[in-house]
Amino acid sequence: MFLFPVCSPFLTSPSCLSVFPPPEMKGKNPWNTPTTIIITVIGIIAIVALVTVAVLQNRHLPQKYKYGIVLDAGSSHTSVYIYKLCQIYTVGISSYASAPWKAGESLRACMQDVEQQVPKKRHRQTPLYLGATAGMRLLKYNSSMSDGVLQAVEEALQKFPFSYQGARILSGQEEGAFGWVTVNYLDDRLSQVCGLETTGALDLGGASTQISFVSDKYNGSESPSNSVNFRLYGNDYNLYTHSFLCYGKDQALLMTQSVPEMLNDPCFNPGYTAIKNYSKIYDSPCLSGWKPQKIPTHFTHNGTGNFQQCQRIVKSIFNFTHCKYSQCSFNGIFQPSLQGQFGAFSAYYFVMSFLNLTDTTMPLEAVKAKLAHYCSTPWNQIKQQHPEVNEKYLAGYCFSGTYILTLLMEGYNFTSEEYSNIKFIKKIKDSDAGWTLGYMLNLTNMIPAEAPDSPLLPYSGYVSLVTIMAILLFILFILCLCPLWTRCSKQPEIV
Ligand SMILES: O=P(O)(O)OP(=O)(O)OP(=O)(O)OC[C@H]1O[C@@H](n2cnc3c(O)ncnc32)[C@H](O)[C@@H]1O
Repeated sequence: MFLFPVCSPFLTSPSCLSVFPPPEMKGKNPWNTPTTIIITVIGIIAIVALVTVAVLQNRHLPQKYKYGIVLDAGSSHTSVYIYKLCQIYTVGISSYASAPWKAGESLRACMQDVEQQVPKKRHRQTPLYLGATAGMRLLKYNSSMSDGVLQAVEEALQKFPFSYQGARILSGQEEGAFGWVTVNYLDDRLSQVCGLETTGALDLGGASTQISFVSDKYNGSESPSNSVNFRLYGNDYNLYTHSFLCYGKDQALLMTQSVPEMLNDPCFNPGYTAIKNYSKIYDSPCLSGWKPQKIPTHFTHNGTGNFQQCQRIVKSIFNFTHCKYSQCSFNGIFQPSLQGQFGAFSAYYFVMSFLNLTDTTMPLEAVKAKLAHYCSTPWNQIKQQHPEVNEKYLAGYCFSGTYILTLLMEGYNFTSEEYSNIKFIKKIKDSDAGWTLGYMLNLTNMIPAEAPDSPLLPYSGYVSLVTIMAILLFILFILCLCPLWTRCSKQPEIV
């Protein structure tokens, strides 16, 4: 009669029995029995499998799209964004209204470049969008012209090997809202469980300007046309947004120049002089109805460089006289009280960074004094100091700086204290601030409405836990075999 050793509860009795060596096996190593070897191998495979699953299961899945292309067809130029940034300048597509086929042509060279930059094997899965902004919105006043340009652009883009998703004119509201999404997405403000306070977005283009922010005092009931609702990562946002068509810096400049006596222009440096075409000014839909009966074909534009006078003229293009709401910004447009921090990008940044005025902790009076000094600097001196800067931009910085300060302080009602809540930004984490990224994130559903089920543990914690469990399992397994091995290696008692 044999005395059987007590079996570990982790082993079921049949397998337990089978690992006990018969008495004649006395002196033999029990690890060498086929059953023991099989169980050991299975145990090791199970542990390896457990750890492998842990490593693979909880890893972030690769994104569906590796690349996405958005063409920002603005009033002043077109930019191509390949996810982050690849910018190639052409003229704004709206300037091809009289020869639409040229609009398609204008994109060809830059799109060929894009083709080189996106790996070939990714071409077919790469979505391609074209969004046109204020230049085309203005052209829409004559809809057949804007349709012709869009059609030409579509035909050109469809010839490329990407997944073409369409060309359309964004509404001002979309431009503002997607700019806000971009800024807050790049700043990681949307994916936070409790919803961090968001940053407002200020965008200054060539033909329009947008202001977008969340205000506790605005729920969309007053002036619903300024309200955009988002549900992002499980948080609800009620965004106030407004786009002022014609208040981009190029169109605003035309509006100040429409006044005939503006031939001597305080918004341009003293000594600046140029012969300009009046029709170029009055061709703009922003000045339709302003055209005097009799105007000369050309005028001589002389700079006189006086900031205070320039400020007065700039202010005259804003209408502050009527407001049917509880409060307005300008031109009778509702605006709730400003709230939180603001990111100001596009021309806000180009201009303020050139003027060395991006530091908003500088007292506003000091900012104005610096700008006044710039405006009064003779044109020749300005050109000498900045030979590398495009003259078209260089000549406009006095006007643009004055326009920016007037728009912010008088138009949007930023107080001197609130001015320091504005940050002039070009990029956030290497991506350009602007509407394009927000537009693509929205169209590719890359920002979920609901917060993804968050894992209980971070990835590294999860892997460590599974590894520890595997090791414990292995130790238990050994412990289970140990008594068996010890007893089996003893001489069995014969009763
Ligand atoms: O949104 P819309 O109004 O259609 O305009 P856009 O898309 O063409 O506008 P951008 O943000 O590209 O540019 C804004 C303005 O800044 C101007 N701009 C670009 N680079 C600049 C620079 O280095 N210095 C000064 N101005 C610049 C440009 O001519 C426009 O008038």
